[in-house]
Amino acid sequence: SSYAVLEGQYTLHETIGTGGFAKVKLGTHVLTGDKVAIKIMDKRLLGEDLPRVKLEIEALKELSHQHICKLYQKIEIENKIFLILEYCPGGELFDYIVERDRLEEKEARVFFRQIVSAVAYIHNKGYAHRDLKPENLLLDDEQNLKLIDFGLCARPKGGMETHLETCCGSPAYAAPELISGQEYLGNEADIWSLGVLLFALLCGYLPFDDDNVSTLYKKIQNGEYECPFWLSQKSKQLLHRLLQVNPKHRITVTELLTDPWLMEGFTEPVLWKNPFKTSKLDEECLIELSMYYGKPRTVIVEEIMQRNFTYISATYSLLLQRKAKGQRIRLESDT
Ligand SMILES: COc1cccc(Nc2ncc(-c3ccc(C(=O)NCC(=O)Nc4ccccc4)cc3)c(OCC3CCNCC3)n2)c1
Repeated sequence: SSYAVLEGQYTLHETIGTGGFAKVKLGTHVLTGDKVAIKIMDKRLLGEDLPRVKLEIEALKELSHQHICKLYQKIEIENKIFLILEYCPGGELFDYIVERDRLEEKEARVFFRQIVSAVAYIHNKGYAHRDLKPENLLLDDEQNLKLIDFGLCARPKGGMETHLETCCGSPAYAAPELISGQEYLGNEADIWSLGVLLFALLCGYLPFDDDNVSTLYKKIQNGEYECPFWLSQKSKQLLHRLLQVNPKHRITVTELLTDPWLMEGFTEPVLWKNPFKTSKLDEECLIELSMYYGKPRTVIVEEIMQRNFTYISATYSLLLQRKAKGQRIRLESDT
C-alpha cells in the first residue's frame, strides 16, 4: 500500500479523525515510541485545492508556538501527502466541555488566555484561522490547549479563494459579515468566533443556535444572545466587546490581551510571542542523534537547520519534547 513509505519510521494505528479530503490516523514514531497524529491527504481528491494545501504546509512550517499543534515531518509521494503532527492525548476541548456541562470562570480563563495567545500569534504572522471552534482545540497531556486547523481554513490575508473557502467555518461560530457574503477581514471574523467560543466555555451551549439555518443566520446577524444568570459582569462585558455585529466596533486582538476579565487573577497580559524561541539547538539531543545515526554532529545540525521536516528533524523535535517533560532521551536499539 502507499503507506509503505512510512515503513520503519512510523507504525500506523486507528483513524482518529476524518475530514473532507483528509484523514488522521494515530501513529507511533518508531525510534522514540512517541505517539503522533498522521494526516493523510490524497492529492487526486484535492484537485485544484492542492496549491492551497501546499501553502498551508508552508505556513505550518513557520508557526512555532506553545499553543499550536506542531508539524514534525512532511512526506510526499506521487498521490499522497503525509503530515506527521503533534498528537494531543487529551482529545477535543469540545468533549472536555460537554463532560463538565460548562467550565468555571477560573478554568475558562486559563484556556481562553491560551487560545488568545495562539490567535494573536497567527494574526501577527499574517494569518487568520477562520474556523475557531472547540473541535479545533485539542488538549495535550498537561491540560494545555493546542490550536489546529483540521479543515484547512486558515489562510494568509488576501490569500487565494478556492471552493474550500465556501465550505469553511461552522455557521454557529461564523461572524455576521461572513455569513452575509460581504467583504470581510479574517482577523475580525476570528474575534467574533472567539466570542462564540468564550460563551461555549462559560455556558456549555452556543449563543446563537437554531435547527433552521436561515433562522440561525438571522440570530447571528441581529447579534442577539442571552446571558445565563451565572455569568459575571466582567465576562458579560468581554462577550459584549467580542460579539459586536459591526466588525469595526469589535474589540481588536491587541485590546483583548489586556481585557479586565482576562487579567483577573493575573499580573501579566496575555503573551503571544513564542518565549522558547531559541535558535540554539539542544546539545544532548544532537549527540543522541549523531551517535544513533553514526553521523557527525555538524551533519545532524545541518539537516535540522534546513527545515526540510525530515525524519531526523522529527526525531530531534520529539527528543526535545521528551527532555522538556523530564523523560529519558535514549533512542531505541541504541545499545
Ligand atoms: C484521545 O482521544 C483523542 C480524540 C481526538 C483527538 C485526539 N488527538 C489528536 N491529536 C492531534 C490531531 C491533529 C493535529 C493536527 C492536525 C492538523 O491538521 N494540523 C494542521 C494545522 O493545525 N494547521 C494550522 C494550525 C494553526 C493555524 C494554521 C494552520 C490534525 C489532527 C488530532 O486530530 C483528530 C481530529 C478529529 C476531528 N476534530 C479535530 C481533531 N487528534 C485524541
